[in-house]
Amino acid sequence: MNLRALAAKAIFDVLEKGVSLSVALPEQQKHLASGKDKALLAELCYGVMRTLPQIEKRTAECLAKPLKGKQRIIHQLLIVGCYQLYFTRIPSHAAISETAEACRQLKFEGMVKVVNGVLRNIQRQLTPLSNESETLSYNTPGWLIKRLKTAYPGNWQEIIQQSHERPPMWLRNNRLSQSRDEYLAALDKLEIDASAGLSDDAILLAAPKDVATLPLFLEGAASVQDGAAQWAATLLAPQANELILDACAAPGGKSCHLLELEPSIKLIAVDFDAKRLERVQQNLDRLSLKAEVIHGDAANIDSWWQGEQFDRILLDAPCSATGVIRRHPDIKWLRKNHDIEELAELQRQILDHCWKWLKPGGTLLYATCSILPQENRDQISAFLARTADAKLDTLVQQASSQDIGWQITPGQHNMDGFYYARLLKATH
Ligand SMILES: C[S@@+](CC[C@H](N)C(=O)[O-])C[C@H]1O[C@@H](n2cnc3c(N)ncnc32)[C@H](O)[C@@H]1O
Repeated sequence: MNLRALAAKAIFDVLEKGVSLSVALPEQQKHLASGKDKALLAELCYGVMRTLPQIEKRTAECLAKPLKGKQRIIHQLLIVGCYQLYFTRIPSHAAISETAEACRQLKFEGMVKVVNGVLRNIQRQLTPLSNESETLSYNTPGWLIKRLKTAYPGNWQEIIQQSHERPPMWLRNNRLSQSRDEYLAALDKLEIDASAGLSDDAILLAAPKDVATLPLFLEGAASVQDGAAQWAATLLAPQANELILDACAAPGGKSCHLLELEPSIKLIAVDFDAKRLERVQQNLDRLSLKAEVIHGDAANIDSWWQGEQFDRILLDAPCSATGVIRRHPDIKWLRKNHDIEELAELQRQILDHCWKWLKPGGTLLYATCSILPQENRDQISAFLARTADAKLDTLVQQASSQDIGWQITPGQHNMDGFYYARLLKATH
């Protein structure tokens, strides 16, 4: 099927059905044979998600009346067309004719003229895109702008701008296979430009690469993981032979890193989502690592665990993912304002319950890929206020010792937005 038609279908699934782009896109990529076409399809879908309000507004200006009901797919197709004209180097005649052909293939023969007409109109007048409201000028929903302004009065615009940059590709060197310096040397030999990141195993690639072209990737010499996410295992600091719970483990990136750091630990990797849990096992297998993988609820550990309390717990909590919008721009449209309070309540329940399962003297690392204080700083300060045997361990990475935890904002040291708080349980 025509690539623009596939793009319209993937975007339809995200915007009309609430499916995440990381699920909707591969479904459509299956229909394409070449890597180049798959990459173009991804570029169109990601680009539309980044710039949605502006291109929807521009398209609406050229349409006599909004497309509703069954015709919504043609609405999505038109915004794919508009995105090509404004943001890609695809020659406009090719963008228009391919998009019109997609309309035919989507079985809307009667609308080919409309698609042609709207896109020709846009092409004739590539007027500056509207910035008459904040949502339009920042291509971000108003509720999120409002929350960011409150949380980051001095740098909210920079955070939004960073959330629209194309993210770099990070690798995690598998220290059980070779040292980071050895892996950097192997990359250099293949003329792959890379540098060491701040945490011990992190490697930043100068440009994204197909993993199959990386040295011994398929054999487990390295994994793809953002630099910020790589701090989790380091900050939890697993020690020999400890019993450790990864309470929200899927797809397993941090579980694997914990085992690479300390292979003698007994790791229990749990997740609520059975489908995502399959990926934990796949990741463990690729790296030849062993963990007990359990399908269970981190807010009800008693129902699946009869063993002793844990020495350390990693709680990488379900969150708004507002720190990773640069990787998943569809988050801007899938998340709703009221989700934040609902997520904060879920995080509170999981945190309180996991705490009961931590040994006296144990360590719990709370992590999110959110940049909103309700899920991070406020969550942890409320926890500390209600939990007598909990103490916050100051992290050297924090900007100030007065901060509650370590908030990383998107783009800081090239990393995703992330939050960490290390909590210590009293020994009595
Ligand atoms: C941020 S992701 C975890 C990423 C993972 N730690 C990694 O590094 O690959 C959050 C996970 O929490 C899981 N989750 C949500 N609610 C849960 C619950 N009540 N119990 C266990 N897992 C839960 C989700 O299915 C999701 O996989």
